[in-house]
Amino acid sequence: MKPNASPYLGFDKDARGVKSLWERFNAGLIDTEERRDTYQQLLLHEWQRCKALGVDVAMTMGRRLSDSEFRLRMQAEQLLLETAVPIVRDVDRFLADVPGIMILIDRSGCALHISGDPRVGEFAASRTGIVVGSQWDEATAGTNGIGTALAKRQPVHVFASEHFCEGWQSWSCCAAPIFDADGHTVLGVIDYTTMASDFREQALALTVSVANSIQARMTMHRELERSRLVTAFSEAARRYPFDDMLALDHAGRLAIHTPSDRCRRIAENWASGGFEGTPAVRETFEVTAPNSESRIGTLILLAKPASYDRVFLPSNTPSSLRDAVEPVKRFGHFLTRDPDTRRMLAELERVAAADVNVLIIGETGTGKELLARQLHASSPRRAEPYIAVNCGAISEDLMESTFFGYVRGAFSGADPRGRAGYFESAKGGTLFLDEVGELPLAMQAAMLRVLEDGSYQRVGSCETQQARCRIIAATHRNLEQLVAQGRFRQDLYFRLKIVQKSIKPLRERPCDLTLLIDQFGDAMRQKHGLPTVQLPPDTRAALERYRWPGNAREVRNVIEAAVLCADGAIGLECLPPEVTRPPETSTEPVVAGTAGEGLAAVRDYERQLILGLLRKYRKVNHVASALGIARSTLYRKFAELAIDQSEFTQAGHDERPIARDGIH
Ligand SMILES: Nc1ncnc2c1ncn2[C@@H]1O[C@H](COP(=O)(O)OP(=O)(O)OP(=O)(O)O)[C@@H](O)[C@H]1O
Repeated sequence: MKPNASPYLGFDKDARGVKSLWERFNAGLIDTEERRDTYQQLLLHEWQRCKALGVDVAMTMGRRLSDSEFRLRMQAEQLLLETAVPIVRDVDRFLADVPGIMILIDRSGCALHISGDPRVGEFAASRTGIVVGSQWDEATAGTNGIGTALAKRQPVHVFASEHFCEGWQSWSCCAAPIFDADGHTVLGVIDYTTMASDFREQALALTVSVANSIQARMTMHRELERSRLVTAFSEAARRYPFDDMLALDHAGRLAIHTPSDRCRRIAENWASGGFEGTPAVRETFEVTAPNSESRIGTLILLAKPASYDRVFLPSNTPSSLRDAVEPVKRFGHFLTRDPDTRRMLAELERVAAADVNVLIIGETGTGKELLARQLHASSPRRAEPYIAVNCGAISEDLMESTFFGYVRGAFSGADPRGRAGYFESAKGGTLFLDEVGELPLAMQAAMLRVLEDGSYQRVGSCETQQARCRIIAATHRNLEQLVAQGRFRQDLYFRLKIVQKSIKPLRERPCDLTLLIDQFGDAMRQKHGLPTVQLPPDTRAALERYRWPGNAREVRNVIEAAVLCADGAIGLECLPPEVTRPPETSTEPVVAGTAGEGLAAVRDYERQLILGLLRKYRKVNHVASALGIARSTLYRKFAELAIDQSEFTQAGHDERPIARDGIH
């Protein structure tokens, strides 16, 4: 491997070194202290991911779809086949003497068409099961040209022992993704496979060039499709002259709409996903290509705009346009409509059962702990303890004893009976290390030892204990940057991120905002036993316009306070000033706010909310019950937010703060 070359694209592959790395990886002999170059780290990361996905390293034959499944794939990908196969055949004529095969794969990783040298084709089919209808995505077949190009969305060259499964290691696979006209959506992959000994340096360039040609021709087809969609839309508009109608293209993007105010508003908000109410769908029509089943798009006829004032009532919700194009995905209590986040949840669902460490990255309030809990609840350890620890909240002196426990007499001031640490308490279950980026370096070294072989000692004892818990870690920090600055151990980082997932902040998935507003509105209404609370359009619009630096947690807090303040309907006065401030005068940064800014905004809002309730009720008990929290928690909030409650409460009432020890 050339220094600094991209590990996916290089040709000088260190085949022998990789084979030895692969063997040590599979024998569980990888030494985390060993220095490795980026290429080796990347391969290890790839293989760890495949292991976490449960891919069988000893697999020798590709998985084949049933005939009916394959028929459905072929039907769905007719346009891709019609476009790509003639191009592939053209290229084939120039490769007559080259011992290799060219494979066209769909977006799911299924081989649709294979051409090239028939001897290589037969050999590949009998030795590895590379036949039409076989499945090569990474979750099925591990690191391989096709699956890795799909997963990485870039051209790749996977050579010999770089393959995760030993069965594919005599082969060399160059593959390039085919993108749709939007330059983003992956439609499929072109792969050129040879025996490793027959590999030619031009193979990767060849796949990129074939993929580009297919892409260019697909773009022309899309133009044609668009004009067919416009024709279908005009015909439907003649049949329904008094109705509002939208046309979505094959990928669910809004392509055309009736020139009414309502449709214009929907179109303006379509890209950002912020709707003023959710228009109800009356009917949908599929538009297909002539003489084929290939779907060009969908026409959506909207119901008459009778009443769009949404209420916080989940029942009787009409089938919504949104649901038609962006279904809601749930992972426990975590909800999303965002396509990337839906994909992430589906991956987490699969990873939940595998006993591997998971690292969750995301700004404050994005739902990291919610996902960690659900990973535990979906794992075979669900009946065992789940222990969540905020690493940033433990003082450095007490770190070791808190995590590993101590024996009696270990240090002055300790519990005379000794105490179990978090690793012991989480035995058999899951230990959630929240804010793992805050661990001091000394503790990182101790933590690494436990993650490597499970062994640790209680403070003051020489007896070795075995940790038997799964680790899920989370942080809002950029750990790679901390590693580069020497503030976080790289070996620990690699141990933690066997599977790593990032949660997008709410501002990058605006379609989730409406969902969360309704979800929290309903939950808070039920929590406080309130009847229906209406959300007028101007209040909803203000909520949807705001950038939410504190993410889902901030939405929940604002909605809770608003539901409590509402008198039948949530007026704008029930929202905090920064939410109702017009966007042009907003002090909120337009792009990403940092987690620190987010926290400051949340704290500021919490302070305003508590002050408002103190003014209203003048009794700590009442404020605590209005917020649905314990009195002790409220006293802690007073201290944290520098609120002097005595200014508001009358003397003589039972408003004495409870002893500090009682605060939790
Ligand atoms: N997608 C979601 N769907 C429903 N509720 C959510 C979602 N995301 C977050 N929440 C809710 O938002 C609140 C904050 O979530 P959580 O505590 O998991 O965030 P976090 O990222 O762990 O925050 P921190 O970094 O501050 O620890 C919780 O009440 C959680 O239930």
